[in-house]
Amino acid sequence: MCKGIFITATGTDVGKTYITARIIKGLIAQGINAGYYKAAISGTEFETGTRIAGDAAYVFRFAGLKGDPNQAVTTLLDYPASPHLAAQMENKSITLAPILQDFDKAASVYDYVVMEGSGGIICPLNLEGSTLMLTDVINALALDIVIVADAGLGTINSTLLTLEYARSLKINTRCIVLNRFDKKSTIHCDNKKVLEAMTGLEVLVCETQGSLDILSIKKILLANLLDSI
Ligand SMILES: Nc1ncnc2c1ncn2[C@@H]1O[C@H](COP(=O)(O)OP(=O)(O)OP(=O)(O)O)[C@@H](O)[C@H]1O
Ligand SMILES: C[C@H](N)[C@H](N)CCCCCC(=O)O
Ligand SMILES: [Mg+2]
Repeated sequence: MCKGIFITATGTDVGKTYITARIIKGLIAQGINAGYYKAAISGTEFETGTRIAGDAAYVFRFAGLKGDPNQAVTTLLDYPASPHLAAQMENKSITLAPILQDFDKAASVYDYVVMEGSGGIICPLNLEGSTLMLTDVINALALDIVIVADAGLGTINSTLLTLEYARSLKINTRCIVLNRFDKKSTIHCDNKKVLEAMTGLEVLVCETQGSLDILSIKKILLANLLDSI
C-alpha cells in the first residue's frame, strides 16, 4: 500500500524542491523505494530545444531516480506564474482527474511518493469553470503535509498562517522544516523554539547547503510507513 507525503511551503522559492530531493534520497538510503511527483510545474526550462521540468530534473538528479523527470509531472507550463495563469496562457485547463491518475501511476512504481506542491498552501490550479485549488488535490489524495519555511525573520507569521489554513481544511501537518537554518542565529534558534511551543509539531532544520539528517527523515516519514504496518 503506497504511502505518501505532500511537501508545501510558506510560499514559492522557499525550498520545497531542495527539501523534497533530500527526503527522497534519505528514504532510498534506508532501502525504501521512494519517488517523486508534482501536479503542475510553471516556469519550465529549455535544454537543447527540449522542455525540462526543472524541479523534477533536480530531484531525479540529486536522489538518483531513474526515468524521465518530465513523466513525474502532470502539467508542464512555460510561464513562471501561478499555475492557473500559466495554464490560461497556454490554453490548458488543469483538472483533478489526471492528477489523481498520475499520482496512482507513481504509487504503482514507488512504495512511497513524495509529492511537491506549487507555491504555498494556497495555490490556484484552475480558476475558470471548475475551480481547482492545490488543497483540493491534497484532500483528494488524503496526504499529510510537511511545511517548509524559511528560518529567518517573518517565519513565525507565515508558518503559523500556513498551518492554520491547513488545519481549517482538515489537512494534517506532519512537521515543519526550517530551511536555510543558521544555528548561530539568535532569531533562527528562537523561531524554532517558538514554533515548537506554538504548534506542538516537530520543527526540523536544514542549513544552507545542508541536508536533513536521517533522524529527521525517520521523524517525518517512517512514522507514515509504520502506520501502514
Ligand atoms: N538549504 C538550502 N541551501 C542552499 N540552497 C537552497 C536551500 N534551499 C533552497 N535552496 C536553493 O534556493 C532556490 C529555491 O529553492 P527551491 O527551488 O527548492 O524552492 P521551491 O519552494 O521548490 O520553489 P517553487 O515554488 O518554484 O517550486 C533553489 O536554487 C535551491 O537550490
Ligand atoms: C513560478 C513559481 N516558481 C512556482 N512554480 C509557482 C508559484 C505560484 C505562486 C502563487 C501565488 O501565491 O502567488
Ligand atoms: Mg520547487
